[in-house]
Amino acid sequence: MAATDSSHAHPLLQVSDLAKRYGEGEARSTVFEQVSCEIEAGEFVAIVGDSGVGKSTFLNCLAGLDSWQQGQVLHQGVDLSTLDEAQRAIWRRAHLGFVFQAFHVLPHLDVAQNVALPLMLLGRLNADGQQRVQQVIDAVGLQGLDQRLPQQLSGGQLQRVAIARALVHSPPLLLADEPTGNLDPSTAQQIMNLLLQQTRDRGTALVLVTHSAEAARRADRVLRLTAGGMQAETAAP
Ligand SMILES: Nc1ncnc2c1ncn2[C@@H]1O[C@H](COP(=O)(O)OP(=O)(O)OP(=O)(O)O)[C@@H](O)[C@H]1O
Repeated sequence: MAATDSSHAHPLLQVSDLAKRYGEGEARSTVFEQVSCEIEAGEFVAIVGDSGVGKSTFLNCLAGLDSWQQGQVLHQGVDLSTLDEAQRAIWRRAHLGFVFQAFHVLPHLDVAQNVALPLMLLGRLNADGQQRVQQVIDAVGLQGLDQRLPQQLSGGQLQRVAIARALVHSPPLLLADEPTGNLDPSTAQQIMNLLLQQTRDRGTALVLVTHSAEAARRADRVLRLTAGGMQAETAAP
């Protein structure tokens, strides 16, 4: 019976034969090609690879923030290349959370306003939405700091704001690009713990780009991006 249930017909994310190139003719350079992978709902997958191999570019392709020259990115069966710019923006709002190394918290909005932003853009900032904002702020350990401006927060606190904002609308997928790269080792560990706990609690799939072997070790699977494709990394002995 389960095989006929359409909600299980597609993986959460399916990437087939993706290629990213810059330039034309003689000047053409390939960042990566023949990249394929699947991510299931609720999975935590770490993506590792040499510096400059295109990990951030790949993550941006998954979010439909960057374009590609060949292949497909399907989210629950929806082919991102069939959506125009405006449709992608609307799709992104509903289906994704994104956390960056440089936090990307809006400087003129306070903590609660930053966290509320996705719900506001989705037209869901009603009484339930406001309550949800408060719950998420508490869940990431920022209780009492709702009205602080970003300039009054530490790096670790700023990343907590970014995580709360990425999860407030309960997206099925969270993309994180080196989210602990700007933090000291002890804060980085706290933020990784928080990211994992919050995504696991909600059944959110997490795709994490990282240079940290320690962070990658905690993933369900580790994938290595190379210029010629994506390979499953086997666990160290
Ligand atoms: N406009 C462009 N023209 C040509 N090449 C470009 C352009 N923009 C980016 N690149 C190249 O794309 C590659 C991928 O960059 P990206 O930042 O995605 O790599 P990364 O694996 O995330 O690197 P890091 O681990 O150092 O953050 C780089 O080698 C970069 O030089």
